[in-house]
Amino acid sequence: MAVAPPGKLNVDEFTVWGSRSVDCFEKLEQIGEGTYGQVFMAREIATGEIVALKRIRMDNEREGFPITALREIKLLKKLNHANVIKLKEIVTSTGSDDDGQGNTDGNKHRGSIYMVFEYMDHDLTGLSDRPGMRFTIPQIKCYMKQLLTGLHYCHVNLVLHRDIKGSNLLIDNEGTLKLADFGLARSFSHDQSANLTNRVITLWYRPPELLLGATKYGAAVDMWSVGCIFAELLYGKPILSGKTEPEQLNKIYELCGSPDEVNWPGVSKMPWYNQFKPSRSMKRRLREVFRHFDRHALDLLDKMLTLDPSQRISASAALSAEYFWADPLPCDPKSLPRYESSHEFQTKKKRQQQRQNEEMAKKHKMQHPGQHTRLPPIQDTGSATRRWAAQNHPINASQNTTVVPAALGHHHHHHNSGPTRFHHQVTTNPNGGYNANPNPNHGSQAGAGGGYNRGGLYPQQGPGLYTGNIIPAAAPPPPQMSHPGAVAYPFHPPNYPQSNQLGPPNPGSSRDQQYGWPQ
Ligand SMILES: Nc1ncnc2c1ncn2[C@@H]1O[C@H](COP(=O)(O)OP(=O)(O)OP(=O)(O)O)[C@@H](O)[C@H]1O
Repeated sequence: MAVAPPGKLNVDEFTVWGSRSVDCFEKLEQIGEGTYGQVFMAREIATGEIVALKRIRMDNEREGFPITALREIKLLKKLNHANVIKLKEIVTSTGSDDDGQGNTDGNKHRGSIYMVFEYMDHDLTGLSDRPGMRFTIPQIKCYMKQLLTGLHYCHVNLVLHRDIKGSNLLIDNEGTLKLADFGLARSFSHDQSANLTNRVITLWYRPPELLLGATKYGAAVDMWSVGCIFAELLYGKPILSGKTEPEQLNKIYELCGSPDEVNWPGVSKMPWYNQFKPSRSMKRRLREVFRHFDRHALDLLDKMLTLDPSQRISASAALSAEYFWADPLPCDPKSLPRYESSHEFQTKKKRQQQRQNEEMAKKHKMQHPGQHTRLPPIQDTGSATRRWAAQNHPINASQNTTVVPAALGHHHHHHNSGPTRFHHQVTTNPNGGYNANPNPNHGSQAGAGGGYNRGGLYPQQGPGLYTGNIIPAAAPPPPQMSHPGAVAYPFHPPNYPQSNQLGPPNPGSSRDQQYGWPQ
């Protein structure tokens, strides 16, 4: 460490976290709305550096500083890897906060705490929701490789992420992908002796063991989510989009087969197995449904979406999968096209605006059938700060307008990755790897059909300290499969245009429903 001249201590090295005010930053625009509060793009006034400010919501003063934020800060301070978001600093405000557009939040005299992160141009959901966006195969491989590398690093450092989903995978214009949002993350031990809550991971990405009530689990929970993301990247839209926990399990069974003692030894002892036992066994259809996927991709996906967590592939084994070593190879992140910034929050807003416009146009047409029906486009005047951001953003205005979707012929075959296989960039605790058996059990069972036993509502929370009304008192009865053999997974080419989905629901898992110490 360089020694600063007397009286001129190096501020970067000696700043005490939390000692600086948020006034050191100018908020430019809101880029995210999370359970914690808002996320803003901001500029550090002294240096001009662009950062992301995540405001920690302190709605319930009596409960003090949110435990999820404490966990996120503690874990992120410990993690240091190119594929994990970097927490730079914590800053505070003493009065009511404005949102960068001059609106204050009525948080008078309470003050706020902000986490300062390196700024990332996109999240994966925002990026893939861009109209006409299609990822190339080398691009998908590149993102998957980085996702697995970051996750492998977390797992060897005994950190479970527990909320892997597109909006938590941030991507910058250098093509680097980083894992973000460690608000549900926690440390774990290999012996899986601790009781953990099973109300984690956004429903669409939640593995069967959590849906069946497991409270002892490990890194395999994150790998299921990675499998869902992988399939989503190849398929073009989410593959398991249940609205309730029972429906989610049913969708998993329809695709991956129903669990039994053959394909998942011990499953019948899972806390909620009996409530959700399908009345007839269902056979695994993953290879049939996604038969048009590339052979190596399908092999890897099969191993990720393995029902039995002890047989599910680990991040390190996945990185060695043939998929990443077969042509076309993963591209170099730096060779990826640069896109105008896209966060899920903004793409959602744009879609809402577009829908409103369409509704207005429809109404207008009905009211004035004879008239010219085209309405003038709604002007997006943008705030002064947004204009500033556009002009001063690392990618200048002209680049901003030349969005080059990968589909327009940019195939980045990167053939010089050398003879050696990928080296996982693990910088600490290198001996902390965990076992995983990459051999999936395909779990096929004779006969079609299924559906849940009609036997009651989703079970109450297992051990864990969520004392609030996590589970709706009157959850809808589990859906019956009306056409068990005819689950529609029409094949679409990679990156089938996104539907108008507004993102996955997160019943039961999210921090808005936490009332205690999540385990
Ligand atoms: N460092 C960053 N750079 C750019 N955008 C970011 C950054 N961190 C977060 N965002 C944006 O803000 C969104 C919400 O952030 P984050 O997930 O950390 O908040 P949260 O309150 O935990 O949200 P959730 O309730 O959805 O889990 C992200 O999806 C992303 O679009």
